[in-house]
Amino acid sequence: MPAQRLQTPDQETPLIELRDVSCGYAGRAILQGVNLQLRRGSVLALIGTSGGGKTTLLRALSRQITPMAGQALFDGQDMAGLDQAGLFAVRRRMGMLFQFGALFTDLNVFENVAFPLREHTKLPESMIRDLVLMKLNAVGLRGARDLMPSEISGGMARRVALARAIALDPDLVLYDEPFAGLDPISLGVTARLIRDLNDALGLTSVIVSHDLHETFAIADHVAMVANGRVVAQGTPEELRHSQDPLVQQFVGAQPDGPVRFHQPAVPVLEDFGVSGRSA
Ligand SMILES: Nc1ncnc2c1ncn2[C@@H]1O[C@H](COP(=O)(O)OP(=O)(O)OP(=O)(O)O)[C@@H](O)[C@H]1O
Repeated sequence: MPAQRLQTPDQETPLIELRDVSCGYAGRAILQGVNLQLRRGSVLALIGTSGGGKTTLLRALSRQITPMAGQALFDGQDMAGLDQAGLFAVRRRMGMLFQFGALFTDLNVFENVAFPLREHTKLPESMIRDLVLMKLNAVGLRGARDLMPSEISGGMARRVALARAIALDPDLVLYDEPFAGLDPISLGVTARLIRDLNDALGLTSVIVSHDLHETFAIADHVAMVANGRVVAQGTPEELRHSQDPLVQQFVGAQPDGPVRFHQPAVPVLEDFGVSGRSA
């Protein structure tokens, strides 16, 4: 019998790849023709105008919604072909931190982080304890294990949510607005932590955020979503120097540009009943 060769993951294969993906809800496409590759070990930031489709793209990446056209691949495998068990297995490799990273208010910090381990594994209590304390240590909160969510600050709560998102040692972590509502110091700490955890634990991360300064500081790659498409992608530096007027307006935080400040309307003089001639 020929010797079996061990299958090693191909590090060159992107962890996630979208090929010409269109996606949306109830038959209505929100995004079209999206091509995106997510390199292992990298941090991708999704930026763009409100309602432009960043969260929708995050859902397509994690197969919470199925593409209407094109392919979404995880580890080289088209997720459309996965049965229930296959999808479950893929999801277990993804950690998620959604807006505000809400904690269970009736569970203490330790139990919040232990929750996914208890839900998804049958590990003995001693191992759950070690894993939870390791994750809490990684976010600097091993000493806060017995506190209730009402007893910790917003920034600490976000770090607990982060520890919970990585409790199952995922390959990919998805963050939807991880900085929302944080003061500038906690925001900086959380951003740095996301990058450090990514590198120390060999994760791959996707961050949806409006905080361009912090996001650009920690991302390897940025994709800007607007008008139903990924209109630009590249390194933070490339986006900063983009000549695209839409990217310039967004990254430069200019109030007017291709995205108009005013909704289209009849001329202002007409609305106020002024004819333009002196009375
Ligand atoms: N579950 C849903 N069902 C139907 N339409 C949805 C759903 N979720 C989002 N949408 C629509 O999809 C569009 C894109 O929304 P999405 O939340 O992806 O944008 P976003 O860029 O993340 O916005 P924001 O920055 O404001 O969070 C919006 O028009 C929204 O109304």
